[in-house]
Amino acid sequence: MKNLGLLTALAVLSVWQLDSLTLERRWLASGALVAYALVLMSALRRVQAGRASAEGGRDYWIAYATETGTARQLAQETRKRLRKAGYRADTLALNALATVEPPDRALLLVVSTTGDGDAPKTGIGWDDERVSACYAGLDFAVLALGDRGYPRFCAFGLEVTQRMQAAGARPLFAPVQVSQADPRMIDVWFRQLLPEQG
Ligand SMILES: Cc1cc2nc3c(=O)[nH]c(=O)nc-3n(C[C@H](O)[C@H](O)[C@H](O)COP(=O)(O)O)c2cc1C
Repeated sequence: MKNLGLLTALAVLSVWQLDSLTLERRWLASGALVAYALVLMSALRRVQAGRASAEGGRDYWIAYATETGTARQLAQETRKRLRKAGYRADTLALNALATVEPPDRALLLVVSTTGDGDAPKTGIGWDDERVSACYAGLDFAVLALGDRGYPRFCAFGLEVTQRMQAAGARPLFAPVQVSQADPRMIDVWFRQLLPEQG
C-alpha cells in the first residue's frame, strides 16, 4: 500500500517534468493517476480484509436454527452489533457448526422452534459428537425464539441449552426466551451480550 502511494507520487512528479504537456493536461494526468491509485488502494484493502477474516479465528460464532428466517435475521443483527463493538463475529447455520473451529470468546445460539417443539430445518442433526467435544469448557448463550401460544414454548432452544451444558459448555446467562419476536425480550438479549452498548 505504501509502495503504491510512492509510485503514484513519482508518476505525478514525472508528469510535471514533461515540458511538452500544457498546464491543463498536467493537472488532468495527475488527477487521473491519483484517482487510479485510490481505486487500486481500496481494492487492495478489500482483498486484505477478506483474507484476514478467511484465515483468522472468530471471537464469536453465531449459529442460527430457523424455519422462516427470523432467527437468521436476529443472528445477523447480533453479528452487526458485535462487529461494531470491535469483535470478530460471523453467522452460520446451526447444523454447520461441526465444519468450523470453535470461537475464541463464545458461541451464540439463535434458535427457533417449529412443529411440536421440534428443530427447524437449519438445526436438524446439529448435535454430533464432534460438536459436543469441541464445546466443552466454552462459553455460550442462547436466544430462543418461539410463541407462548404453543404448548412446548421454545422447546428446541431449551433442548440446545441443555445439550451444551451436558457437553460441559458454560452459559453466559440464562436462555433468553422470546415469544412472537417480542422486541423487549430481544433487547434483553442485546443488553446482556453487550452491556456497554446499553
Ligand atoms: C408451524 C409452526 C410451529 C411452531 N411450533 C412452535 C413450538 O412448538 N413452540 C414454540 O415456542 N414456537 C413455535 N412456533 C413459533 C416459532 O418458533 C416463531 O414464530 C419463531 O419466531 C419463528 O422463527 P423462524 O422464522 O426463525 O423460524 C411455531 C411456528 C410455526 C409456524
